[in-house]
Amino acid sequence: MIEIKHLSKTFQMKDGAVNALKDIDLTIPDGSIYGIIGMSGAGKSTLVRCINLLERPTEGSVVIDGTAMETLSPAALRERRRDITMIFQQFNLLMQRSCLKNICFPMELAGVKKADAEKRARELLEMVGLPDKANAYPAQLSGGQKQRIAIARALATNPKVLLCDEATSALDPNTTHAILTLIKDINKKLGITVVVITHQMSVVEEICDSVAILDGGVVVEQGEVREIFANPKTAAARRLVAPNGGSAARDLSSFAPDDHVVRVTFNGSSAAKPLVASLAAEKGILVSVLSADTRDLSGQCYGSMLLKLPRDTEQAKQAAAYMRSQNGVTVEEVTGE
Ligand SMILES: Nc1ncnc2c1ncn2[C@@H]1O[C@H](COP(=O)(O)OP(=O)(O)OP(=O)(O)O)[C@@H](O)[C@H]1O
Repeated sequence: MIEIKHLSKTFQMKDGAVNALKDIDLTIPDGSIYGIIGMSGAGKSTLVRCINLLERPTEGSVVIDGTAMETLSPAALRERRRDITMIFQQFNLLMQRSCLKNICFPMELAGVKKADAEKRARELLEMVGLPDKANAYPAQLSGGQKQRIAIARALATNPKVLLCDEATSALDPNTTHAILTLIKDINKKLGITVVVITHQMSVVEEICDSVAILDGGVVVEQGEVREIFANPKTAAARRLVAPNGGSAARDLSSFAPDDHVVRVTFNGSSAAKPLVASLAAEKGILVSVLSADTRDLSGQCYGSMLLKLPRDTEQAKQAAAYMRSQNGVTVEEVTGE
């Protein structure tokens, strides 16, 4: 278990102090996939670097399996870091070494015999789906393949924790999906705790069990992904869950005063029953979708839509009543009435 206790990090700069992290309290359970999400500058990288003490906290403590990391001697810390490995957005592979030798590198540092290291490296190449790339060099690989090699290297020392710092941010959506699937498989198969640092809600959505939202160096919300999606309490969470939410509302002045425009919020309604289509099929009422920012999370729908209802008041009322009667749906009139 990783316990981050009252952790603060201040960088002293010539022109003043930067408070990158302020009084962070987080508990990351063993075997979980835990997301830490925030906008650029929120403090994500600083936090992840504090977890493995690449950065020393100014205050507070990082306790991993009962050991306060900041109390370890440099030698003990080096030893401990083999349990907490990391992958990065830019892969950080050694370009002059083959893939096999890249994966062997941390084992060399740990004093593992060459033959044993190579055997393990080949097993890891198999695990990440690149058994034929042992002798290839990083420059000969695609981004997704480079990240697979980086994952194999990170697993070489049998870590307990894998820290992923924007590990898929340089990859296209399909490759991102493939890498996230691999990380999820590794988490399941090996029971490794995974900490995912990202600015993309879609990444959290796809693999994380729990998430902490970081904003301005402070954890503003934390909990199960599903709960945060269902009920984002802070502006920072709402920005991440529905980045376009409300943007269409700013254009409302362009509608006629008798237009009926409603904001429909989905709070865990069934994604299997598309609302606009079922309104048309069951009631014969057609509405226009002005904007939509919804997500399907394990078959449940979250987010909001801006809908223009028919001009006919009776039909508009019927449409609103129909939508209100659905589970997990709230309807709010934004013009008309
Ligand atoms: N070594 C450093 N020296 C001074 N200030 C720093 C240092 N590292 C980070 N900061 C500052 O701390 C704050 C948080 O930065 P950090 O890189 O952790 O954010 P982030 O959420 O990872 O952002 P991004 O997604 O853009 O990488 C920023 O204001 C940044 O300028």
